[in-house]
Amino acid sequence: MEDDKCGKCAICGVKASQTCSACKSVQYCGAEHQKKHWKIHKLECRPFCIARDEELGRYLMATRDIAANTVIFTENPLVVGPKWFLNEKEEYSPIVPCVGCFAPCRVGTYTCANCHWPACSDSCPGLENSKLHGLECPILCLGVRSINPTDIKALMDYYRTDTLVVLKSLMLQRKMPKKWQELIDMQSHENERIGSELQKDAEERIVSYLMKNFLEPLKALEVKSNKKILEHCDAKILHKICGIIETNYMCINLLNGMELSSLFTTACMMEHSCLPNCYFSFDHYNGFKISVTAGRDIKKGEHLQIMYSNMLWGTQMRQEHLALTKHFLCRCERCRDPTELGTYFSGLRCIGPESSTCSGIQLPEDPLAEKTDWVCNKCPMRINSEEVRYLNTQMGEEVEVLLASKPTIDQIEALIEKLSRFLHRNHYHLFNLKHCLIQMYGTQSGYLLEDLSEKQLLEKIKTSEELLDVCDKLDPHTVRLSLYVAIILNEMQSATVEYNKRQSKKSKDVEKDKIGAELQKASEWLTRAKRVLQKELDTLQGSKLNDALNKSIESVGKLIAETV
Ligand SMILES: C[S@@+](CC[C@H](N)C(=O)[O-])C[C@H]1O[C@@H](n2cnc3c(N)ncnc32)[C@H](O)[C@@H]1O
Repeated sequence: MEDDKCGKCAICGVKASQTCSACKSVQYCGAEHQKKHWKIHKLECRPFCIARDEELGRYLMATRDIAANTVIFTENPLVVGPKWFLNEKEEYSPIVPCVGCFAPCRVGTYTCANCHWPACSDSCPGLENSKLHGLECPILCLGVRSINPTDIKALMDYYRTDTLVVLKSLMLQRKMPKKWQELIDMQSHENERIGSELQKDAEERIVSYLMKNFLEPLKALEVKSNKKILEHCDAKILHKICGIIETNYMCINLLNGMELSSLFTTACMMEHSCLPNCYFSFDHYNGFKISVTAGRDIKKGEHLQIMYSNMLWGTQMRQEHLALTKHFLCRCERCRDPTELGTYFSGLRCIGPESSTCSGIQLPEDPLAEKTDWVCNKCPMRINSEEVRYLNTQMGEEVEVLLASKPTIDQIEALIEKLSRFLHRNHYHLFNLKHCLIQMYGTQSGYLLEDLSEKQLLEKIKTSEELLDVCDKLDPHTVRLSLYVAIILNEMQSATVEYNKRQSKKSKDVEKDKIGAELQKASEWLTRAKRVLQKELDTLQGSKLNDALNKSIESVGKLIAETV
């Protein structure tokens, strides 16, 4: 207990002299009343408090030391709905999330009996659930009802599931006023959004659609019945909600491949860092409750941080994404360091002045400045940030198009060779390609592990080690890159095991120790892969890889027993 002269005792209301030392949010007149209050307070006594500052707004701060892997808090979503921003392919896909349970379903088959929006079956339990479809079903009933079920294009144009999370948020005001208040208190950046591309997009995609199809009919109904149904239901509030979602939403990846967008009152207060100290997962069987866990030891006074952007993008790209969607400039240790923690993750090979070549690397002079020059560490050559942006965009598109086209090993290697002329070997575009390549060597037809030459196996191990080194520098406690790291470790072990199996067949007894030590190393990589993958078991890829790791652990264990 710590002394605190302000506040009132939570039990008797008299002037308090002490504060709960764990959470600092409740006061007592003395030890007796604190003990009495514990039954209630233990449910809300958390190792952090909500703090506020001018630049960050609200944030969460540890009020005591928190050990790595401690679950810091859990919380139910304020709102959860289908993915709110679709890519081009998803926009034209006839497979949409069921409005009741979000399982994939085909438009034009089953529907909700009341509003006729697509469902996985007409008896999906989510259709009746007041926290799920029950929230928006009454208002969807105000929309048109007569679309030819065989006209898939018309059905898709009308059943815009990407707007549902906005509508669900709006409907909180009617059924859950406390939650509505929590939602409306969230950061929306509504002023910064005025006139922006984001706002134009929200207007076209969401606001005008919801106004025309549901909110204008609702207003007409209100006039007709002379009864107010929704206090706040104009375009302005819809834009504010779009800003709140854009700033705060969290993705939930379902095991069936669908993605949801969700908002959480407390979890959404965590600030961003490119070196986050927390990670989170969702309970898919319990209303998508979030668990926020310490990714490393956290000291009292540290802010609780997650990452809003992609750890495997270079600083320029992360900064642009954060500025555009979240309206701030990240100043974390990685963003301030031109080498990005010694990885050279954005490094460009210097082409040198016209008459000579240079082996230097170009990095941003001031990585926090939008328009910084990129300077060579060996010669006076410099290029401006626009040129770098252009180069990275062109190369990024080339990588993306190739990877989306089910490429062959030869095609990936050709692109790696081409881009390596311009980029540092750890550059994020090359990282992406190499991460795919190590998984293809050993699994593609004609390149199964047993087909690979020893040289290819050693090359796979070396590339994997380089990728792991980058991951360990960018994310020293594997808070965010668990899946990538587990994949790399698995590839390293499979190539190492195959290589050493071959050595064992041809080696004399003297080499047995060396082979045994290599297999032991492979076993340790598998153990690490299993450990880091714990954070990803709620994802499809994570659970599949976990099964593969279990099999490998067993077979490598047997091999070690046979070898020693
Ligand atoms: C998800 S919200 C976090 C909660 C928010 N601070 C609030 O008051 O509700 C994201 C917003 O918080 C602020 N923010 C988060 N991390 C930040 C950081 N590292 N630096 C500056 N601002 C940050 C930005 O305004 C950002 O758009």
